[in-house]
Amino acid sequence: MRNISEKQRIVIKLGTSTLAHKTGKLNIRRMTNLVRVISDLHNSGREIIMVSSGAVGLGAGKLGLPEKPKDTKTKQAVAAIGQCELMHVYDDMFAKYSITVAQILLTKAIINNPSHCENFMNTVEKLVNMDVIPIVNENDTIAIDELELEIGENDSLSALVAELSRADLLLILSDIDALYDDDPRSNPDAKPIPLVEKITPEIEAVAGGAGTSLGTGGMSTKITAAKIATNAGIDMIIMNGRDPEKLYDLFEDKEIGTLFKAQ
Ligand SMILES: Nc1ncnc2c1ncn2[C@@H]1O[C@H](COP(=O)(O)OP(=O)(O)O)[C@@H](O)[C@H]1O
Ligand SMILES: N[C@@H](CCC(=O)OP(=O)(O)O)C(=O)O
Repeated sequence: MRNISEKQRIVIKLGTSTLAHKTGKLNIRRMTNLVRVISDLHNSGREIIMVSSGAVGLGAGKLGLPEKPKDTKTKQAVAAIGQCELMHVYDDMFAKYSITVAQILLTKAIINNPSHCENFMNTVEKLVNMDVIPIVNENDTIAIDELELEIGENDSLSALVAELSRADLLLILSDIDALYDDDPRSNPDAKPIPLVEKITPEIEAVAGGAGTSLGTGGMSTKITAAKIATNAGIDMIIMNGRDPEKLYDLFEDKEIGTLFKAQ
């Protein structure tokens, strides 16, 4: 029996493929449903911290670009446009439920600098105590393609945020139901793995790259995230963000997605 119902402070990570269509434009139905269910979880007394991707994807969608840009300067500019759009959407959608959101943009250098990192932790704590939902992303305009600054993908970032904010659970919403024993896009016989007690080399070996041109890290960065979270004593779930109602099932301890057990 799972004990997800007991989790109080939850970091929820949303990937680009969950919040946008392949065009890069907002998936309005999905986002409307997600914000409604997350608002309900928040109203039930849980502390929610979000890590949201989407700056580059939504920026590209807003500009009508056929795909995410590849060159650094365009990516940085597009991220600046998309981040603004992303927060506008969240601010607007959560306002319907009288919930205030706040934006925090991080880089690797901020996390690695003890005093900057403490500022981040204090701000998250204060916002959560104010009943506000912090929404974190990487500061792509500053960090993209900068070795010293860039984490590069939000799966690991969400695990670091979970660790720094002392979360009880990291919930990664993806475009796939679970970790499978092979990439289900290339192997239709792949089977879901409901529980990972320990991240072994065999588990690492089954995780492949991104499934769509919108996604960044694929399953391998989710395994990296799982290592960070579980080593910090935090359970992690990977589940599909396609059907937000399933979040209710998850918090009723039903077996949804893959649970990586805290070590
Ligand atoms: N073993 C695996 N189990 C599940 N998905 C896998 C696996 N290996 C690779 N993948 C791919 O990882 C993708 C999810 O990651 P990604 O494309 O980055 O999406 P998101 O941005 O929504 O997290 C899946 O759609 C799938 O194609
Ligand atoms: N920080 C980037 C997203 C990076 C990332 O990991 O993307 P995704 O695989 O969609 O979660 C952005 O906001 O576009």
